[in-house]
Amino acid sequence: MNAQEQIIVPLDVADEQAAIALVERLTSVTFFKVGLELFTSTGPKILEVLKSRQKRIFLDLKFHDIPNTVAGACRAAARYGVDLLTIHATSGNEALRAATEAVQAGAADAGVKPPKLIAITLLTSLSSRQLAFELKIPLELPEYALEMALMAQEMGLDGAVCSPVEVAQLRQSCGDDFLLVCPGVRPTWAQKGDQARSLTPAQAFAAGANYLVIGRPITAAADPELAWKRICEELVAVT
Ligand SMILES: O=C(O)c1cc(=O)[nH]c(=O)n1[C@@H]1O[C@H](COP(=O)(O)O)[C@@H](O)[C@H]1O
Repeated sequence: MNAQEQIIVPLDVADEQAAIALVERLTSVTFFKVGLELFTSTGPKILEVLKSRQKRIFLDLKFHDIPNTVAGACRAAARYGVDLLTIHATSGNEALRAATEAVQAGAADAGVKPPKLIAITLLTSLSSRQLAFELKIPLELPEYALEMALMAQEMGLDGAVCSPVEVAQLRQSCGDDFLLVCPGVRPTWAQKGDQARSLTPAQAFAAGANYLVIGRPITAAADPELAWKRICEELVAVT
């Protein structure tokens, strides 16, 4: 797989029309993320639009609820035939286990391939300071992210979402078969915005990420396709 297929562009826009406009401006992008804003706005229709254009889909709904409820949501989401699906690790062991089983059941019901179920460890917008003083978690941030990833792995999930700053440690502890997806990635020329723990695309891949999620540096650029190409060229230059 080349780097172009490992960069996921989030369609963080308000409606179907805006999403399609972005997809049409980004003709070389093969993998898109549908998150809370767009899915809440359009429902599953947007997934059909992307599939009809042969795009891969990361359905990022970040489920977080009691075991019975997340299992139901995962069963329903798995029927869509998407590639990646998210749940918060802090849903706990029982919910993660139930979600893993539900994803298989939902996909089997619909006769589609099950999505890879991946756990959010700690949102990349949060800093060490916020972890300690707002969330009152008495662990160092890298240790906390690692604990969440290990719990997800133990419960049978396929991977985790983490910031590029933690990815090397997670890769070392979770092994090569565990998928690591990194948002919070910023080329040197882009603004960080609300991302607290970021590295460049090349650094994130070098540290062991399988996929990067890169949004505003591409989607908010005056020419999104040009920004995308610049990122891809910078990656080629360092590999
Ligand atoms: O699950 C995610 O994709 C996610 C997890 C996380 O911890 N941090 C995070 O930023 N994201 C998503 O990754 C994308 C990052 O977008 P940009 O900050 O614009 O590159 C957004 O769609 C976020 O919802």
